[in-house]
Amino acid sequence: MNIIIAPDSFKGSLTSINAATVMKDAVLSVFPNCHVELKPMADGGEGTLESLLTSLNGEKVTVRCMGPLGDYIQSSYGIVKGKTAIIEGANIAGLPQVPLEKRNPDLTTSYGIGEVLLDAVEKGCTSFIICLGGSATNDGGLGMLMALGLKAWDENGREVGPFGSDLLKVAKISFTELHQNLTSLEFKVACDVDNPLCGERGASRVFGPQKGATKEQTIRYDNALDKFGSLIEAEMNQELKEIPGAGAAGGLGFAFLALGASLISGAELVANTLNLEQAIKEADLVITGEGQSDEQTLYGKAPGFVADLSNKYHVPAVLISGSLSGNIDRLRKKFAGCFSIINKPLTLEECMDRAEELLYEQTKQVIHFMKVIHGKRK
Ligand SMILES: O=C(O)[C@H](O)CO
Repeated sequence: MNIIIAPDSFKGSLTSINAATVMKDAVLSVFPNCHVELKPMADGGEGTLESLLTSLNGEKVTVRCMGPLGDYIQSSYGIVKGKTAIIEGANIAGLPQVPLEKRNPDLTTSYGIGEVLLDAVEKGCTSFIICLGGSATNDGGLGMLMALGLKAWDENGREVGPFGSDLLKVAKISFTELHQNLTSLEFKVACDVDNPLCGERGASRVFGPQKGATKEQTIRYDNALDKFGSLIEAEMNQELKEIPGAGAAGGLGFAFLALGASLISGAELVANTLNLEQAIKEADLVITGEGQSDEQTLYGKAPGFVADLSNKYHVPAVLISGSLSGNIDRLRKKFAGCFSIINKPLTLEECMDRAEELLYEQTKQVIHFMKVIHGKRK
């Protein structure tokens, strides 16, 4: 039996490497002689920098930059072979940096991402892998673009700032003071989702609520992103809002398109660096998982991508996640089985504290069940 274990991180409790190791221990406790290969995944969101730096042998650089709430924080990015910078948005303006009670798209900014980018340019980097997902912002990349020199004004001609609340006021923009070197840089933007900028599947309506947006705010931000998007499209003389991934990280995908970036699937980028497809081709079973699975899992998140690859080679993929919600029937179309690690009523805090033990037990249960079925078939 050859088993590939390719989970994403269980955000806030286990990194993808931790989760994969726990799953492996559980598998080996049932099938001590099977061959298990670990492929810790990421999809552009939290953990992608770590995963890429490990597989590409890069160096970590610490940097001071503006955090999502406007105060200065210590963050980090990666440099590979002296010229490619890997910048993870979630590590600079991500949900982990904003406590639940402070989550509000009005109060957050992606400004720090632009500052980190400039730091890498100063250090001689000319190509960039930008990882998007797990952001705390819904500013359409206004903050990031402002750090690079974009200017924006409200309808009374007053210059606006870099926060979400400023995006709501933008009536005019100018790229004339944009940092000179930007045109010669190459950007690959790894997105965790393939959503467009606006509309039903857009950044604000789908991902706004996890950033603290009320229903009313999601509608206001959807309209504001549409307007901001049109201003940028007019400057660029290009249609960008509908491009898959434009809605990643509160519209940062779109802002990078305005800098001439190409958007790619974050899961695909990580999978390619890990040679995942080849490993899956030769596997009997694939196990994946993440902190919380719902329909967003199908929009390009790591477990959905792992399932697509497994289905391509008719290898069953099992999903074991912290929790399952939404339309689980849609998940079941991709996965041979979907399981939550929660085995009795527990608070979110208890689940996160006990994630390792719960993941071990549920993985063991699933594998044990498979062993019984396998034995009966023989
Ligand atoms: O950051 C976000 O908004 C989501 O993870 C989608 O990219």
